[in-house]
Amino acid sequence: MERVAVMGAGSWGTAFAKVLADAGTDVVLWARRAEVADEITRSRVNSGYLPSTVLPANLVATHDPEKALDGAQAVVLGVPSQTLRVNLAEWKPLLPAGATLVSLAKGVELGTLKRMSEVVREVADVPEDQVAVVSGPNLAKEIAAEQPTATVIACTDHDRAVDLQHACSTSYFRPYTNVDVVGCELGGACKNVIALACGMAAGLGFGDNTMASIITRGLAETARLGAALGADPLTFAGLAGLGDLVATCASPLSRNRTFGERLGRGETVAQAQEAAHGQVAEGVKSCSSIRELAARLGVDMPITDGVHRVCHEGLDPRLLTAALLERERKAERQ
Ligand SMILES: NC(=O)C1=CN([C@@H]2O[C@H](COP(=O)(O)OP(=O)(O)OC[C@H]3O[C@@H](n4cnc5c(N)ncnc54)[C@H](O)[C@@H]3O)[C@@H](O)[C@H]2O)C=CC1
Ligand SMILES: O=C(CO)COP(=O)(O)O
Repeated sequence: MERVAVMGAGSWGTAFAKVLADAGTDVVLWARRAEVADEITRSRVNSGYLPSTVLPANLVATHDPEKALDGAQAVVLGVPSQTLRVNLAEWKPLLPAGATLVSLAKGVELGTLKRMSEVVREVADVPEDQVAVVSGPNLAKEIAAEQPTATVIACTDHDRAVDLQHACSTSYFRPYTNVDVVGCELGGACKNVIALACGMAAGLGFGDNTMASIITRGLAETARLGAALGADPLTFAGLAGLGDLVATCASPLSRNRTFGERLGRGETVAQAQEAAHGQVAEGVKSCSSIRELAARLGVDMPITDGVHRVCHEGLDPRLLTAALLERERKAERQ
């Protein structure tokens, strides 16, 4: 794989484009705003998202999707979950035939309740094995600073996953392959919601026992949803499950955890949104779609339900604690 297009120059799109370029792959990074592409071209910096990172010379930025997509063997989609459908529909006529379509987004679409790979397949009208996802403990700022981490490239076509693995392996970024796309995607989408709950707990002043309990029970409800959708249960013990959950729930760099912390300290959703300066906290929307998906499948997801009620029904986070602890007593594995 010699040439890759990365569509979306936010935190993760830009950091992942740098990883590809550092691995020796030629990368064209598409930015929605012309001034972002111009700044990268002029100074090799994307100051709005990764101000301390100098981007490599084999990473070219453009505001023109045609230029970005021309001749790409893989098209990496680095836009938010809830805009992916609209963005991809615009790019569809320009997609090179046979290119691997790679989703970086971690969410479940509102309304359709579809995972990102399902949205990509539907909009681009490509077979399942042409779509891959990247998911793991991948806080963009740490990766941009070349701190070591691992990730998962999931695709039902193992050979495509291996091609992509080669295209993004560096001294600080170690991708593993996995054929369980459903499990990897659910791990990435659900951990954002659980990180909101951890943030709320931190904002309320609770300590590590509380965090560990939320993380563990959050993983349990994620795995229940995964089982209902046919995921491999072991995926949730891997990088795209536990790995990403721990990183996001623990890190002050996580937008979801930070958003939750603000709510726990008593800020409103609108105030927390304003403080995010336009960056996505995907769990705020995905808590509703995941909750609806779980209800449709008869899966119990009490933490996700509680996060939805805080974010969208005005529940005070303090009352969420009581609501979770006062639930009917049960066996741990049920
Ligand atoms: N930031 C991170 O550390 C990681 C993020 N992700 C996931 O990657 C996806 C993208 O996240 P980030 O890059 O962090 O978000 P971001 O908020 O930093 O950037 C989002 C990008 O999408 C663009 N965008 C926003 N609305 C748009 C629209 N309507 N149409 C087209 N483009 C639009 C923005 O201009 C920006 O370039 C999310 O699903 C996130 O969960 C996954 C792993 C790590
Ligand atoms: O997905 C991420 C880390 O793997 C980033 O998490 P946030 O979107 O909460 O910043």
